[in-house]
Amino acid sequence: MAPSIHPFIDNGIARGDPNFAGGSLHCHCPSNQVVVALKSNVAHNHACGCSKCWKPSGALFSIVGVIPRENLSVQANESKLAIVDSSAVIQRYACRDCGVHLFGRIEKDHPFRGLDFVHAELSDQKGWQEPQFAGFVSSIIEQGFNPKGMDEVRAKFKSAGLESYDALSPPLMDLIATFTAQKAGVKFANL
Ligand SMILES: N[C@@H](CCC(=O)N[C@@H](CSCO)C(=O)NCC(=O)O)C(=O)O
Ligand SMILES: [Zn+2]
Ligand SMILES: [Zn+2]
Repeated sequence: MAPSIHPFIDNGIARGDPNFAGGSLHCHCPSNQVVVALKSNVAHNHACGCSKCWKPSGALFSIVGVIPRENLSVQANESKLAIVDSSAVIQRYACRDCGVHLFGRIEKDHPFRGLDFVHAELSDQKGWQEPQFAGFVSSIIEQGFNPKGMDEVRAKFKSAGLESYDALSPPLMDLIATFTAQKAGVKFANL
């Protein structure tokens, strides 16, 4: 059987609603769920194959997007949240009981500081931005995926209309590189 990329990609991607104004996320606990409110849609939503992003069970990829941190607030059971790896750039807050990551936050000086990473599939609402690309695709090999299956994985993304990259998309990589250059004192004309 073909590997599951992610349930939201395996059977065709549902388009989001450009006018969607946000909703709430909840963890997978049967009761006392952690609830997070998002006051806008997500942006730069993407499939991520890295080892750190939360994936639903059986999926090879996570789907993760960003939202301004001021648009995110924890509404219930915040005391169940704990940082998965405090040494990571993105501090991922997971539910201690079910393991789902409710949001990831960057505190250090970084081009994406101010944006929180979230999984819109934790919402019951429809309209969230659909995935725009697949990132960190080769990283699934680091987690044990047979490298011989990579052509099939990339072909699945292609047939779903998504480009595959082994880091983030070129515009996001350009943003990171611009930030790094500016930190080193480079001045760009007309930016
Ligand atoms: N091969 C590594 C890659 C991990 C990685 O760099 N992940 C990216 C993407 S996460 C969402 O797009 C990243 O920015 N990580 C920063 C962090 O996780 O703190 C692996 O698979 O582990
Ligand atoms: Zn939970
Ligand atoms: Zn990731």
